[in-house]
Amino acid sequence: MEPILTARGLVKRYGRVTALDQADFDLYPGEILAVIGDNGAGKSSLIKAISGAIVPDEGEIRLEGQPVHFTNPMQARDAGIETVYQNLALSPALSIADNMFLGREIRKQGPMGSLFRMLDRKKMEKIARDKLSELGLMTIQNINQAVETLSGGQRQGVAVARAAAFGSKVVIMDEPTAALGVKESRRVLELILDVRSRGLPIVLISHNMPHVFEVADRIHVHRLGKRLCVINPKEYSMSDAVALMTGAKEPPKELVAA
Ligand SMILES: Nc1ncnc2c1ncn2[C@@H]1O[C@H](COP(=O)(O)OP(=O)(O)OP(=O)(O)O)[C@@H](O)[C@H]1O
Repeated sequence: MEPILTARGLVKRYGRVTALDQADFDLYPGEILAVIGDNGAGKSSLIKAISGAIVPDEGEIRLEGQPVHFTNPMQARDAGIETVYQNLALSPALSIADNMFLGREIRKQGPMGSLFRMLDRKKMEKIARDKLSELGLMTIQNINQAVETLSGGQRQGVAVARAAAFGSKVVIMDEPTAALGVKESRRVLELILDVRSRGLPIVLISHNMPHVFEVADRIHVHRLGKRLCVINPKEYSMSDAVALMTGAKEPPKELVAA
């Protein structure tokens, strides 16, 4: 099976700091790939490079085998890569439906839309409702409810539903459970599994080892700006993973990607 998204030799420098130092990355169709690493290891920089938020100084990114050169997040979104950022990037005062379509509003057909830029609210609300119910999020009663009235977990649900609705190829989630309570985290983990069951591969960046070990198919361990190794969570323990991440333990040779 060919990877859907790959990166080879990514380098990103910030002055004298090398955030990415020849980093490689592979995501396979239909999998949940967790990316773990110590603070400052370069996880966010890696994710930003593949989601168009930063432009790497060197290296190559391929989506479905074709080289891509994203210079902003919209280009990555247009190519089918959706990212749920840690800070969510939802607009609290706007409704659920408006948030789902933020930056890609549907206009009315004909001159009302093209000339007067009128939004097709009915259509957007219907799609938003359908997407939320597909993911079992219909406990949210009113699609016109402002996002600020939702709980943290429900907000995360809206962000995940948005990514799943529009991410046609890859969904990236940066610490989706970091700010959530136990019950809400559980719901978001279920959502992640739902998204995978719909065939979309997911990149999950998380410091939460129990969450990572619960849902990941493979774990990419990032250290000192590069991929150290990829481990199978069924063959390694959480303490092994932490030891690899922090440098307390070196990976077996066969695990170090060529
Ligand atoms: N915009 C920036 N300007 C300067 N240095 C930066 C910038 N972004 C990241 N860095 C540095 O690059 C290195 C890697 O940072 P990055 O945020 O990618 O790591 P991380 O693994 O995501 O860390 P954390 O788990 O703490 O979020 C760090 O030393 C960080 O200080």
